[in-house]
Amino acid sequence: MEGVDYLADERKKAEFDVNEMKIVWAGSRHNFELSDRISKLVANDPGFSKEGRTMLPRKELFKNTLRKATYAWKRIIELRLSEEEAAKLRHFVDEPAFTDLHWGMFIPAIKGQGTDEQQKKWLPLAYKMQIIGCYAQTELGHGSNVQGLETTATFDPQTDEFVIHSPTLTSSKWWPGGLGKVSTHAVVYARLITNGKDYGINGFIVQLRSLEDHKPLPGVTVGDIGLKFGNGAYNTMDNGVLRFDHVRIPRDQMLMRVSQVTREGKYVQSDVPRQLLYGTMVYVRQTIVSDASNALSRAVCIATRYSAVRRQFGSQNGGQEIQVIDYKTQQNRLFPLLASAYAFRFVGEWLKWLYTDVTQRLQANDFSTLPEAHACTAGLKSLTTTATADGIEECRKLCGGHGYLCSSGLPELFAVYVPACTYEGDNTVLLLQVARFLMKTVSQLGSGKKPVGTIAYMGRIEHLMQCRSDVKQAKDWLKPSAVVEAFEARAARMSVACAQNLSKFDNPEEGFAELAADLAEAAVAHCQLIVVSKFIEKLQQDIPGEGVKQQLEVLCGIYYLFLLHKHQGDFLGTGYITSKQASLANDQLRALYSQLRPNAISLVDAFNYTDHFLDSILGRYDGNVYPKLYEAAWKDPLNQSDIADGFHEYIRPLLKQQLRTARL
Ligand SMILES: CC/C=C\C/C=C\C/C=C\C/C=C\CC/C=C/C(=O)SCCNC(=O)CCNC(=O)[C@H](O)C(C)(C)COP(=O)(O)OP(=O)(O)OC[C@H]1O[C@@H](n2cnc3c(N)ncnc32)[C@H](O)[C@@H]1OP(=O)(O)O
Ligand SMILES: Cc1cc2nc3c(=O)[nH]c(=O)nc-3n(C[C@H](O)[C@H](O)[C@H](O)COP(=O)(O)OP(=O)(O)OC[C@H]3O[C@@H](n4cnc5c(N)ncnc54)[C@H](O)[C@@H]3O)c2cc1C
Repeated sequence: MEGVDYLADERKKAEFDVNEMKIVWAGSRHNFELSDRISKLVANDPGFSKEGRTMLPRKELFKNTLRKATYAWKRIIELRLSEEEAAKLRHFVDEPAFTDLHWGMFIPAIKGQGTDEQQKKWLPLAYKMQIIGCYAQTELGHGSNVQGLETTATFDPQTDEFVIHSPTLTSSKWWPGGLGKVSTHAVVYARLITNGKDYGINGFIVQLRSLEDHKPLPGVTVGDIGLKFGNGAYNTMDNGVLRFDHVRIPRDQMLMRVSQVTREGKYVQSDVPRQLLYGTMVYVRQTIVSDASNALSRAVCIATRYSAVRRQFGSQNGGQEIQVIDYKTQQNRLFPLLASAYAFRFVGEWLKWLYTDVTQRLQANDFSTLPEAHACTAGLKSLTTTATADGIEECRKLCGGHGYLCSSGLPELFAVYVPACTYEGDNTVLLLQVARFLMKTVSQLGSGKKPVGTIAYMGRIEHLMQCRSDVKQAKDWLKPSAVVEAFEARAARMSVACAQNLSKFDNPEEGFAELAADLAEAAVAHCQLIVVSKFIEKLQQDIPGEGVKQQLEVLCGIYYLFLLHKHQGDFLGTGYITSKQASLANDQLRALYSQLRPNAISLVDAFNYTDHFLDSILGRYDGNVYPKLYEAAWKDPLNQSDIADGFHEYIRPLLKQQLRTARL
């Protein structure tokens, strides 16, 4: 029945102020009001309808995305939206498009690596979308190993130009989003060669297509790389292939903040670190961490609402069956994901702060926090995207068979999200960057250099190597100090064990390669410590609203106790806890599930998602799942007629043949 709230009883059980939690989730009242207003604006505009998009063939799907992205731009101009509002609108339109890369990477690359003059020339064009850009770094043969890229940019002093060239098949640019069919320009990463010397990778602004008729310019071969995972999903994006045959660009299209080439062809290195060339990746990794909580919370919202609607077993005397959310196994799979969504939200907020801080420092020529910012963005990107992709898939399974239907919203969400484990740095490769940072930190411990920020705990290494947990009863695991020390001791001990093993190798690089799996695990332990610490720090803030802080405490407890349970081997193996203390942690975890249960629906309501954004029958706000599933089935093109296309060609002859055989 329309208008009935099937989850109303669940909502009545809430022990906290949902409206205040909405503000905590959004980060501030301003953010809440912004998201609320823009998400409703998008939901109520038929131009942004999602109807039938998973059914469209690729060409129509892509054209539909072009229409939506252009319509979004039209609305942004008509409504005179600010940059912040426009970004929110693109977010709620909820369809990967070339504009993500234009705003998310092309513009930031010019801002971060261009000189003031270059920014003045290119940014106004990009802001008005008079040019459309992408980020062309990865090649067919090289993605993770950026130093191994093969595209060349050779300076020609005769004409004051760079010649951009793809010398081999493997040097073809491969993957850049927005490149395949849309971008007029790209920031291309190529080996800078001048006076016969190779100075390594640098960024160059290269025009690819005519601004008149959109044809590829002479010397440019460009196209789409083909269908990707999932139906619909990321296929709205034109990930592209690009080759250059001696394409000439003016010298001043080399992005020159980090290094320059003079009119005479002399290479000049600025006094900023070369790693700033990788700055766009640091920026995007930070945004990906913030985005992880969006994707995970969305899946969790669907699975939680459906778990309250779905009933299986246990009816007595014709009464109702049990809601599947009441099974402890369901809670043990679902509630840690709900807690993770909140944990990633808060660590994302903190990472944004860290990124802003490092950016301000860089502007003042203070490069001291760059290695930590790189390690944090790389590590947290890896941790949160892995957990989110796995979490979305778990939510699909939590919804049983119906989760496998596209109308649950979960298959598409997974297919769109899962490449986040690969793009902006393969998650294992990124963990190994964190491990390098940790090994460097451990090796410098005796040098008098005091570890600060997220590795400050290493400064207490002597204590952390020998301390033991003092937990005696289950509720002791609720003490923040007991938890932080447990995660610090585990991370420190795993890093130190790796460093000790590394020291047994004559060649450190050989040792690093041999011990890579252990190093990646040490990196995970360090990153989990960051997430746990930031959640606990968040709870030390003043959090208004009846019962809000208490609910966050429950979620925080579930987050760290679930990790402790899952990684028990680390905590026991490093000798910080006993098996009895591990078992007490599990008892406490179960108790927290019971505390969370009555609040589960309201905790996902606090995400404030519209039904349009969720795009899921199972996750509907009103819980009216079955009639809507039934209705949706009849909309499938297969059900447009009772007799299937192909009946006369295939089924009928088959039946006839069987009839003949039966008569024989
Ligand atoms: C577009 C987004 C819009 C909105 C976002 C919102 C939500 C997100 C949703 C969707 C996202 C949409 C689309 C995604 C688009 C995807 C784009 C891409 O994938 S672009 C390509 C990204 N490529 C990579 O990430 C490649 C991964 N490889 C690397 O980063 C590096 O090469 C690697 C770190 C692996 C290098 O290793 P190595 O060869 O060992 O190091 P190198 O010699 O190069 O460096 C030595 C030195 O530098 C330090 N360092 C490395 N990287 C950085 C860095 N980024 N910043 C600072 N410092 C760095 C390294 O630690 C080492 O330091 P030391 O000498 O040891 O001190
Ligand atoms: C949807 C999508 C969008 C993308 N968008 C863009 C874009 O806009 N612009 C752009 O330039 N690029 C883009 N990319 C490319 C992306 O950045 C790369 O695919 C990514 O950096 C991984 O590199 P790779 O493909 O070379 O993986 P590989 O490095 O080949 O990884 C293959 C395997 O090898 C392992 N491996 C590699 N090196 C090591 C090592 N040192 N130690 C241990 N294991 C290792 C990895 O863990 C992985 O298991 C996109 C990719 C995808 C999937």
